[in-house]
Amino acid sequence: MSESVLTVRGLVGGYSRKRPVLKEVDASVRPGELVGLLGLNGAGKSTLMKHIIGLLQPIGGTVEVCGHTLGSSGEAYRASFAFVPESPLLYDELSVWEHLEWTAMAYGVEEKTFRERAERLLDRFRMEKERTKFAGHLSKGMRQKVMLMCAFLARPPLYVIDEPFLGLDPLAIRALLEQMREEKEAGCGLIVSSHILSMLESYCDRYVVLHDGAVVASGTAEDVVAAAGTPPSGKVEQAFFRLVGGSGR
Ligand SMILES: Nc1ncnc2c1ncn2[C@@H]1O[C@H](COP(=O)(O)OP(=O)(O)OP(=O)(O)O)[C@@H](O)[C@H]1O
Repeated sequence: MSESVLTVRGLVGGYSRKRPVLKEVDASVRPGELVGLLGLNGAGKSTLMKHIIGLLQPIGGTVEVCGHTLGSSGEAYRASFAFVPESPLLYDELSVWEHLEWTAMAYGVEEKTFRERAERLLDRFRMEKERTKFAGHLSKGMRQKVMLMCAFLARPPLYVIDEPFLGLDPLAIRALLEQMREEKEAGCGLIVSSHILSMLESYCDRYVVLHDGAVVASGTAEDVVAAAGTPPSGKVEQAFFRLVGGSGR
């Protein structure tokens, strides 16, 4: 059994065997850790996430969630993570509350825990008034909040969250950051992609920086800064720009 909730080893992957997007990617997330997945548009962040959630099959290398691989123990693998995509995917004819109920059922969350967590999430994300509304009648940001609430309701060992900040208002961003901190404290691991590094910087324990499908730096803020050759006092943002070829070179 692996100690990490996510272990990606030598992952070669993408949409065609002839032209893989990901080139020998290594990454891991330990319990209680938030790992920031950084990269410019097209770097391969979403492709890596599609591999983690099992939408894409590795061309080479392995992906393990809580020590399970999709091939050997698919059910346990799928039950061990929750994924929040960049664009909300909801059932337009189901209400907010029904989405929460369905998620709780799918993940086997017990009734009392479900009610407590659901009420808390509705309150935190300021969605109490929307609980009976159909998803099809919600704003884009509200739809994003429903996706997030469903993920947090399940409280699995691993969260895979793609670009969560886009489309959220400042209060929702604060609620999300607070919720992520709570999940970490509960021992869950999170891998979160974002272009908005400043938002994540003070919450990340480690980083994986992707460029053209390859890991150009990984580890703590200090490791990333060192990999970029920026001054030790430098910020991750500056190091990131330098690593991916933007200003700072
Ligand atoms: N469905 C697809 N079929 C073929 N190629 C794809 C597909 N989706 C993405 N790609 C290619 O894979 C590469 C990585 O894309 P990916 O979506 O993983 O980047 P990203 O880092 O998530 O970017 P962004 O920040 O813009 O969301 C790009 O070159 C892209 O053109």
